[in-house]
Amino acid sequence: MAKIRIYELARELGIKNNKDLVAEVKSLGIPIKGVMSTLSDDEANRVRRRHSSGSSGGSASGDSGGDGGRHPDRNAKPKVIRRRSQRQRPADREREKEKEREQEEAARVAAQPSPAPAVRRSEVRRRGQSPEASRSPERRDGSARQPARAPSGSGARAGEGAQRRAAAQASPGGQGAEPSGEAADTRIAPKVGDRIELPRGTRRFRDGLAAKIERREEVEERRRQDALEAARKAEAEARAQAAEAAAKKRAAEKAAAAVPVNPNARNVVRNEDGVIVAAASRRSEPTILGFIPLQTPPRRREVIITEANKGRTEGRATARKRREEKAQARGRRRPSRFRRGPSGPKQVSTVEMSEAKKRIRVDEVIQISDMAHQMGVKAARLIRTLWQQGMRNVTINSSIDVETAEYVAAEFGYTIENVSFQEDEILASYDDEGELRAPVVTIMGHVDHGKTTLLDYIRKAKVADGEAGGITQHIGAYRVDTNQGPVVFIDTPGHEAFTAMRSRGAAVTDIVVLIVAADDGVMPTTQEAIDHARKSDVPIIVAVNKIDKPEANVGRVEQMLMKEGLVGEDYGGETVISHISAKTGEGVDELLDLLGVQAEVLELVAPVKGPAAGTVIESRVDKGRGTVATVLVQAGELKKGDIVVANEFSGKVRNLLQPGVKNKRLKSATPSTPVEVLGLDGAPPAGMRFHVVESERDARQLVAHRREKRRRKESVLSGPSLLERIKSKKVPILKIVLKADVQGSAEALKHTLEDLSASKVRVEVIHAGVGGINETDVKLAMAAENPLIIGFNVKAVGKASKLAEHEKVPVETFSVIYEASDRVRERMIDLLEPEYREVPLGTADVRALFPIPRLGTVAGCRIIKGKVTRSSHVRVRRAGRVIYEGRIGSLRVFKDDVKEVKEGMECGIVVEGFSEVEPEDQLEAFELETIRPELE
Ligand SMILES: Nc1nc2c(ncn2[C@@H]2O[C@H](COP(=O)(O)OP(=O)(O)OP(=O)(O)O)[C@@H](O)[C@H]2O)c(=O)[nH]1
Repeated sequence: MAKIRIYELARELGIKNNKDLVAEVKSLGIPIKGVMSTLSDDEANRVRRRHSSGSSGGSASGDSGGDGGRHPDRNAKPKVIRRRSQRQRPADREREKEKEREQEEAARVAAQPSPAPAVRRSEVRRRGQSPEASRSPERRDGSARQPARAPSGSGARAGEGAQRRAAAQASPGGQGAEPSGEAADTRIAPKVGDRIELPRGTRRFRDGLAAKIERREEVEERRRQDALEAARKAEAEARAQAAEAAAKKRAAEKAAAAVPVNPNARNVVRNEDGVIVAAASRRSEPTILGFIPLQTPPRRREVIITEANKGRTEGRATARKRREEKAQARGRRRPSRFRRGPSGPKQVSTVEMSEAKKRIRVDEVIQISDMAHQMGVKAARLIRTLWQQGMRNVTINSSIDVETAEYVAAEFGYTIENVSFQEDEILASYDDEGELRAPVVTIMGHVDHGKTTLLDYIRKAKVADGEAGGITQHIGAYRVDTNQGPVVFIDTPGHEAFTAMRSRGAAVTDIVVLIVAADDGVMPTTQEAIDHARKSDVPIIVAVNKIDKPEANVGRVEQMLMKEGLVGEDYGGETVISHISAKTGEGVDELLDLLGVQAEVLELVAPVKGPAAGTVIESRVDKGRGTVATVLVQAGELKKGDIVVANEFSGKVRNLLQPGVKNKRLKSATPSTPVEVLGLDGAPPAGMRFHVVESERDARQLVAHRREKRRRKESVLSGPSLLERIKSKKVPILKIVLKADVQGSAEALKHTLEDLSASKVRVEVIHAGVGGINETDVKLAMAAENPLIIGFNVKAVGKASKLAEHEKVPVETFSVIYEASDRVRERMIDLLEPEYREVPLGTADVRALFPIPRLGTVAGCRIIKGKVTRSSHVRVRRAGRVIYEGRIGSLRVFKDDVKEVKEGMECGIVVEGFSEVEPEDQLEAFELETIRPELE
């Protein structure tokens, strides 16, 4: 394409001032910078046409003569207005060019001798019209139109057919009617049924490009009307300025005439109603391949098949919708990029969850992960909450119990619903009211203050009452009659059993008898007993014992009691203090009467009807009779044949026996009655509650639930943290398997032994049971690192002894608790690392050095203090500072090896592994003595 510069064009057009042409070119929207800018052929032609049309009006800028025209003041020096050249966008330039072309077209049409009105393509395609009638005006005026572009493929063939038809229909005499420049642009509008190709980008129907074109047509129509109106006005107003007005009028008429020509005629396809059914961009030439008649909707009677959608009768949106529906039907949600919301953070609902939904059901325990899931929070947050409470060993898989879960849930605004098995549904409930019952008394006090003697006295005097041989060696509880009514004594090892029961929540005791020896006074265990009683909120009756002894000092004891807050009535206080002699029985009856009175004051009542419930005082396995559980009935009536559940054991009551009286069977037992129960399938620990249930099925259910609960609790994290456990592994642990004759003793001894745990060694009773030491016990102990089997009032049975001997598992038996605890303490010390103590022997001064082959450097020394032995340890000190510590390698006097050199003598000493000894060094000899380590 040839290009021409502005100044060349100015010369061609005869414009003297190149800048005038620059301004004129710019006014046409052609982006140029100056006179050296180049114009394309097309642009140059536009300028030429513009210039020639301007010249016809007699106002060309190149016209040197004449005053009027466009530049009436052309001789005046133009005012220089510098503006930043606005950079036109290509689209704008394209529009401008198009507009220019339209105007040129309008001008050309206006210049035709007999201008025909523009015929819309829709008119051409109107149904029922003959091809001749639908032919375009160009056809009538003889212009033979050719498709601008050759279609390809089938479309090309179709296009050729259309061309041939168009050529056949073209008038032979029509040629040359149009300017040669337009010849290449000749085309014929397709009719219905014609196959033309719509290139890619062609849009259909009213929306999109078609709608734009229609809107543009409307705007242009309005503009045309406005221009005509302006022209009329201008004509009326500017009659006086005839020349200028005439020019304006012509220009306006030209512009008005230029608008109605449908510039987009070749870009749109209309149906017979004149509605645009397809459109292509201005640069595209639509080629319709065919039409498909549609039933509905009426406005869209045809679908144009183009290359782009050939073979399809649905739009992209419809196809997408159909695909999505299919995907949904298959259960998969196909994500639609078209339906996505605006980009940015996801919309989160902030609707508060209802309180009813903020409840988590927990069956005994719940896993952290499960709880977090139900609460909709990250497990890490729950773990952090637990860590803050010191539970450092919690992980996502850990389980926590209901209480812990309640705490955690509360932190997040949730509540816990305990949905675990409720024992209350099986166990009977009792009224608070009932009939008066006997008080239950526990005797507590310091060692050797006379507890056993008092109980023995009461038992012999009141229970056995002549039934010789009928008294068992050890009875858990017994009932005595006093002048004030019956009193039940719990005969156990004092406060240990009391503590054990209280720790299990068993409030068995109504009154505590605190026994204090009159010749000894208040001792540490006495104080401990007072604390226990106070914590249990149980009234205390003090029995000052051993008043028969000459050294008894009751007044001193009472003063000591006052310091503990127990002020006797004689001193204005409220504490009942009795003076007794358990040995002689003096004052014991009065004590019993006082207990009766105290019970009256307490108004102790219990329900006597309904299934029985109470507390296990102790249990043992009896040869021939099986498990014997001494229980205290506290509510209801216990009968033979009842189904009893105690802890994880159950059974049908085979027999009820009166404690302390051999084979004395009872038919039933009412509240505050101690009774031995036969029939349980295991020995329940002391302090456990027992209940009578309706059926064996209930019993099984209850026991199963309790066992499961225990197992779960064992798996639930509690107690010391993992770190503490790791640390504790460094401390040796003495692991004890404990067997006793009765459950109470086993419990008491277990607590006593475990209390011996010290910082250096710990004691752990890994099993405490009732009965002889059997093979199972030995095997259990064998698994431990530092085992010890203790039998309390029991011996090894069967092959247990041989097995223990073979496996080197120590077995020790005792009948006194403190002997057992002393022995265990020794065993604990045995586990400690040995300790050493330094014993100084003497000091030697180094006087000279003698290098001797085979021996190395021998230090010639003089013993200045004590002695030095061959087996001594030695410390080398130089100028007061220790520089080496080792052993003596050689000790000689002259050439003889000696065992010992005493003070004042001279000798040769070789320090083992050290040859840097120097004169004036001091050698300190000492021995290491092994000492037994201490627990604390
Ligand atoms: N003279 C005299 N001696 C008594 C009296 N009561 C107990 N004793 C003696 O005190 C010693 C200890 O009595 P226990 O009944 O075994 O004392 P305890 O409190 O049961 O001792 P532990 O069971 O070890 O706690 C025995 O030798 C009794 O004979 C008493 O009233 N007068």
